[in-house]
Amino acid sequence: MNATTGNTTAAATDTVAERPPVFSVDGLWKVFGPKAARVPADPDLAALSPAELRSRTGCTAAVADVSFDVRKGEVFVVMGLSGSGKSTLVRCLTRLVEPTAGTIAIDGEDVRAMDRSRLRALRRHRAAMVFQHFGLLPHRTVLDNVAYGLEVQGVGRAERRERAAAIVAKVGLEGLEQRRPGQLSGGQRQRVGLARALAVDPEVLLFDEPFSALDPLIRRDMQEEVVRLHREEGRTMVFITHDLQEALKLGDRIALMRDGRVVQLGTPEEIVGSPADDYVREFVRDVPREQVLTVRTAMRPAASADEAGTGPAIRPEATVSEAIEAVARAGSPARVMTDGRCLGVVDATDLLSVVAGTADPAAGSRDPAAGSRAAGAARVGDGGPPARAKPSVGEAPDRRRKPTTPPPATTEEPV
Ligand SMILES: Nc1ncnc2c1ncn2[C@@H]1O[C@H](COP(=O)(O)OP(=O)(O)OP(=O)(O)O)[C@@H](O)[C@H]1O
Repeated sequence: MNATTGNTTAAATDTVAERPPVFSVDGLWKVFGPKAARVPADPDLAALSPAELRSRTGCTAAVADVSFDVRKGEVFVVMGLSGSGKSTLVRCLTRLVEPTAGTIAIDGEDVRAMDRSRLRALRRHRAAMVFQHFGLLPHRTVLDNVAYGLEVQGVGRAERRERAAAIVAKVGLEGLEQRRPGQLSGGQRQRVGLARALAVDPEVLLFDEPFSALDPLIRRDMQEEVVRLHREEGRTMVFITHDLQEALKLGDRIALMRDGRVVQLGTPEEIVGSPADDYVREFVRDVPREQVLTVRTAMRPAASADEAGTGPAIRPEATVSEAIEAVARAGSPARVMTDGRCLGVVDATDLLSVVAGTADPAAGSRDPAAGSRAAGAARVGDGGPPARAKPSVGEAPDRRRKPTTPPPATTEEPV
């Protein structure tokens, strides 16, 4: 989870970044149409726009030269508008759609080389899919629907009912075990779908727009459920959505797709704070920056030992919005603290420059912890003072103050 939800710290995200990949995808293509394999093999065809490719070959490149890793324990969101290739990409991971070119590995094992029985095991035990349309068995009870995956695995009746009952309780469906899907609300049905995927204890959960048919309140409930499950279990998740808010809320990292290609891959903060191109910039234009960007973006060195030693303490992964509240309450700059160390300070003007979009997040933080982030991350500190806001036309003179000698260490717990 990201800083927006406050469930996992940025430090934890950095730990995730160091973990081995579960899925490794390299140069993946899925082309629909006649003689599809010639498209990735021919650089001229591979470089065509979707419209040109269609008119010249009759083919559609639903996934075009995509590479990424899904790391253990992360929520990896695949986001993009309708038709951008999200479903095709995620279905390729378990070969529900057969890729045209490229490599896919799960825990180092070549997925494209798997025979039918390895593939079946992959889909049943290792990477379970939660679908938008639930895929529930209408004549079975909730409990039996959840136990179904275990039945397919050959788990005995008593054990599967016991395990299914525990999962049903975990997703908040206690008391509804004997109902049939037709007697449930949409949100409850989606919980059954989720429980069924969880029951087989897969290494990765793949969600194909699971909540898009739900009304907004139930949808928020289900998002919270995913956040909770992830927090409690740390399970690796790949989550497809076309909803930017959902992506920002759930994703540790987001792959933003357009016309089959990944146009940017990064944390929510990187996508909102440092859009890779005009398309991404337009996509995130209306996002409230203060709820996504962290104080790392806004902080500057303390101007004096006094400034480094007083004022409210906040975590480096606190959002700008949280810092605004802390600064407003205290009436003084806040200190960005980690492990008793003051990394920098933020005052009202620093924070407002983020809200106004005049701060440059890519240039903002020199916190070394940010260095292990994904592509497009804030740059690693070089020990110098942060090059903070890019001055914009009419901006007030540079308010940066000279950094002090190392600030006094404190053992205070940041808020
Ligand atoms: N079986 C198919 N045959 C031909 N073209 C296909 C097929 N499946 C998908 N496509 C095309 O591939 C492209 C990507 O489709 P895909 O369903 O992966 O997109 P998506 O981002 O998941 O869209 P949505 O959000 O609407 O589900 C689209 O242009 C689609 O028309």
